[in-house]
Amino acid sequence: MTRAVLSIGSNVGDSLAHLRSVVDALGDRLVSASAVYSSEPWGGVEQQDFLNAILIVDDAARGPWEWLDFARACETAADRVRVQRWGPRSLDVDIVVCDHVSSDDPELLLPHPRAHERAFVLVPWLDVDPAATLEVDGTARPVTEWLAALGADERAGVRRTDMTLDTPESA
Ligand SMILES: Nc1ncnc2c1ncn2[C@@H]1O[C@H](COP(=O)(O)O)[C@@H](O)[C@H]1O
Ligand SMILES: Nc1nc2c(c(=O)[nH]1)N=C(COP(=O)(O)OP(=O)(O)O)CN2
Repeated sequence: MTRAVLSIGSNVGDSLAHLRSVVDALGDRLVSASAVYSSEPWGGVEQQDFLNAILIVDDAARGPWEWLDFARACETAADRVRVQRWGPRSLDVDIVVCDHVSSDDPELLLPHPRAHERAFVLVPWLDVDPAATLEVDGTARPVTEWLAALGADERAGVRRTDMTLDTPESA
């Protein structure tokens, strides 16, 4: 079993459709999906708000590198163009954690080194796994604690919407 937590986000084009395209590509490898959240841009670049969600995925045949290939393929299919770090994008798929794998390869950092700083990751993650824990610099803490450590403004910038990731294919 290889279980991973994917963070998906978009603020260019039909963002909901871009997020749903990941759900369609996963098929029965999707275990659960959070609600869709609207979130203020993280990282200091002035741009439109994002739509964000978290997916729990599972596939015995895929390890972390295969999940990275999957992430890149989804981004390419959404015509993702890399212009500016932390800037606008049609689709971003990040691997937050994959089983208990640690990696310091810059091409695949696990757990994702900035996940604990991002309410747009932590809030939807708690939707699908309220008991989730996240290791940062060797210290595992509940995601609830990482979230509490963020500023109130940061948390308030992530708002649940009534959009869902359900698609005809995923029904
Ligand atoms: N955990 C990771 N998930 C996705 N991409 C990762 C991870 N660790 C390193 N990377 C590398 O980051 C860039 C892509 O960055 P984005 O702007 O988030 O698309 C790529 O080189 C990945 O190999
Ligand atoms: N609210 C919000 N802000 C964002 C979002 C996002 O999805 N939602 N993605 C970003 C892109 O970050 P990226 O994945 O390129 O950064 P990383 O390489 O540090 O993960 C930058 N800022």
